[in-house]
Parts: sequence; structure tokens; C-alpha cells
Amino acid sequence: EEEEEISAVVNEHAVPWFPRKVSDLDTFAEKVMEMGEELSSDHPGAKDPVYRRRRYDIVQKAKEYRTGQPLPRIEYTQEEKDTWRQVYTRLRAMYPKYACREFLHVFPLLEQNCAYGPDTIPQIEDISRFLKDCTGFTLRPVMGLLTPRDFLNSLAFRVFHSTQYIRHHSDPYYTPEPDCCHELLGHVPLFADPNFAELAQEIGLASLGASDEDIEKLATIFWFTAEFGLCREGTEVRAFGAGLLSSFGELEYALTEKPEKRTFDPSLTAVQKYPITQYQPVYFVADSFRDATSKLREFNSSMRRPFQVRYNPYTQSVEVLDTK
Ligand SMILES: Cc1ccnc(-n2c(S)nc3sc(C)c(C)c3c2=O)c1
Ligand SMILES: [Fe+3]
Repeated sequence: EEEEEISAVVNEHAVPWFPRKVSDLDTFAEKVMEMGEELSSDHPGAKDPVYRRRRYDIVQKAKEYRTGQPLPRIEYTQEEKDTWRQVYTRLRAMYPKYACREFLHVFPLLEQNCAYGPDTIPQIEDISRFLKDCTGFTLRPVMGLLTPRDFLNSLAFRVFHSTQYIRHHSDPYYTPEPDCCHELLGHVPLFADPNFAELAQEIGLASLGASDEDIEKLATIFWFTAEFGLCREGTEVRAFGAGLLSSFGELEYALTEKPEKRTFDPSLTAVQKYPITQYQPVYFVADSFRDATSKLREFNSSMRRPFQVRYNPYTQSVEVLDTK
């Protein structure tokens, strides 16, 4: 009776489909925006048939992956490892000065437990096991860019979609899209932090069945926190966004006086415009991940969604609660 009533609520409001259990994420396996197989014409590897074939082979494994299977292991080539080494070495040297304390706490653990280092590209299977022990977050291989809705919905289940290919060797310090350097150096370390994990899942839960407008707001909040977020540490400001922690140029720029820095406030952050292909003119500074999460909960309660959701970690499923 209760279930029928709720499904009526979900249906009558023409609520967009959303995953109810973690295996529902398998429906995203083939639903990427720019198919991983085709590279945009301005992509550094667009004219390199060997690179394109390599991308194709790697994304096929993501396409075939299903929940519960072991995550694909990639045997990286010497050239790919050299690209990784250049990016890793340069960024690793900057972290003590620019990265937030949570990142600096986790990174040595990744070096000890997941073979993070200049000589090897870590495997998502090893990382996923480590993250699961830390916060329950797990990784899934992905073909390329998911839609904001699908990507954010996954965070509700503490699942992060990670690419396994690497940027083209011709330009180690530039990538027009997420690649394994961005994911493994930028995103992964903070998913091991309980407070950041809670913030990420809060964004994900709010995105389940959300309107397109609300998805855009939540994606923007994600952009200014998990992607380009700064946080206060005493009188200092440090970086926690993956887009900063995986780009040596922007990591340095973001912590100079050049860009504008505003205090994180979901209602303002959610509607802030941002460029994708240049350094950000504006960054938002959170007092802490816990503070950002409580501000986000406040903001989410103002969203018009005709139901509430609760995550059940025992069954890795979402319960829909009516709010009559
Ligand atoms: C909210 C959302 C949904 C899907 N993907 C993203 N997302 C992430 S996580 N990292 C990067 S790095 C980069 C160069 C781009 C374009 C990009 C991106 O688009 C963000
Ligand atoms: Fe990212």
C-alpha cells in the first residue's frame, strides 16, 4: 500500500527515472555523452590512430563492466607510464604547499596501499578496495563523460565513475576531459575522507529524481566544491577540488591573489556561471567539509521534490519516503 502510494507520487509528478539500487548503475555503462571511442577534433590525440585505438580498447572494458565483477586492470604501456610520471612528479611536489590537510593525510596511505608513485599507474581495483575500507566509496570504470544527472546520481550510492585512459603524451600538462591523472590524483584521495564522502553523497542523494534545473544547480555546486573547491585552514586557504589538485598550473593560480574568492554558500554557488576551458575567475571557499554539508542540507530542503529519499547502506539501495 505504502509503496504503491509512493510510486504514484513519483509517477504523477513525472519524476525523472533514477537508480534505486547500486546495480541499477549498470544502465549507465553505455550512456556516456561524448562516446569514449570518438575524440573531439581539438583533442591532442585526435590525429593519432594508435592513441585512438588504445582509447577504444580501454573504454570497451568499461562498457562491459557490471556491478559485482572485479574492476578491469589495465596493463599500461611505457609511454603511458612516462606521461603519468611527469604529471605525478610535478604535482606531488606541490601538494605540501597547496593541498588541504585531509588530502595530505590520505596521500601517503595511497602510496603505501595502492602503489601510488612515479613509476606505476595505480589500478582502480586496488584503489576501490582501499576506499571501501575508508568511507564505503567504490569506483566504477566509465567510458567517458556521463551526463551530470547520471554522474551525480551515482554519488548517492557512494560510487565514483573513474576513467582509466590517460591524456595524450604530446601534452602531459593538459587534458580537455577527465583522465586517470585527474581521477586518481584529483578525486580519489578525498573520497577516502569521511567528511568529504558525506558531502559528495549529499549532493548525490539530492540529485535523485531532481528536476533539470535542480540538476544544473547541484552540478554547479559539485563544480565549485569537488572540482574547484578551496577550504579555509586557520588563516590559510588550501585546495580540495580535483580540477585544482590534478592541474599544476591552476593549483598555483587558484591560491594567488588573482582570482576572486567567495565564501561557499549553496544558494549563491548553485547559480554561479563558470568556464570549462580556462582557469576559473571565481572560486568558493568552504569553512570545512562538515560546514559545507550542513549548508547544503539546508539548501536541499528548499528544493521542490515531492518525496524524500533515504540511503540504506545494508542493501545499497535508496528508499523513497512520501512527504504528504
Ligand atoms: C558534475 C559532473 C558530471 C560529469 N562529469 C563531470 N566532470 C568531472 S567529475 N571532471 C571533469 S575534468 C574535466 C576537464 C571535465 C570537463 C570534467 C567533468 O565534466 C562533472
Ligand atoms: Fe572531475
